[in-house]
Amino acid sequence: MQKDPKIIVALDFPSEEPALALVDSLNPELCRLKVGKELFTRSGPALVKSLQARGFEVFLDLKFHDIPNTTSAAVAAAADLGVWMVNVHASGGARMMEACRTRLESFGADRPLLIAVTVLTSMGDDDLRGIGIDVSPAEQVSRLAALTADCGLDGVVCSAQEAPKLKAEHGSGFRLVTPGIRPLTADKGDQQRIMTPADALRAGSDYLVIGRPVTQAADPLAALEAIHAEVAGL
Ligand SMILES: O=C(O)c1cc(=O)[nH]c(=O)n1[C@@H]1O[C@H](COP(=O)(O)O)[C@@H](O)[C@H]1O
Repeated sequence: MQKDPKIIVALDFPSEEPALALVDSLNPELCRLKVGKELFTRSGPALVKSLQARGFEVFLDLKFHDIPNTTSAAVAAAADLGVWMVNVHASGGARMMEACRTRLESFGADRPLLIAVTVLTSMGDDDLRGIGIDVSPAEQVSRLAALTADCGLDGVVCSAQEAPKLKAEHGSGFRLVTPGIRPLTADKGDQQRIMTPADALRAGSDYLVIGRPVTQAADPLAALEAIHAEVAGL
């Protein structure tokens, strides 16, 4: 396997059958896979094991957000599954994030990367105002990223638009995982804060989360290879 593929394909499928049909057309040297709420709720740990058995590393994207005791137990369950990355919502607060980080220490060097979601890439100014947050998405992302870094987590999920500022503030070791990636020819869909794959990496993204531009493509492997070629060498 290539040491550190930058592309994470989001397996947003309703069940195991179409997910595995797509996965069997992909190449683990070019990407990792993200399992989110819909697929995990249907197919659970067995599906994660099937993906790992096919040579793919898995980002378990369940965006945990609960009291510290519950959330830290959930990330430990993810670590038991042997996933590469797991995430929580930064808005769960410092005590929650610290409890998760501490709990994962017992898994040693093989522990999953622990990443916090800042402001969802589907949200803009109006959405934030609607939940009582009167600063821009970029300001709220900075604030939550600083809290995440203070808690010793490995990085954040953010939009690539915020990446230059966060890299400057937190350095290269703080991973930036960026959804809302759209090749120039792809539909924006429900995403608001978007960027092309190459621009996102130039902006400082470490990992590109890409769903529909690959999974809904007529030829998913060709779409993945085209994105891989676009970002090769960046
Ligand atoms: O945590 C995530 O992965 C995530 C955070 C975020 O702010 N925005 C976001 O789109 N995502 C996920 O990234 C994927 C994006 O998929 P596409 O919009 O189809 O490329 C989906 O699986 C989302 O759940």
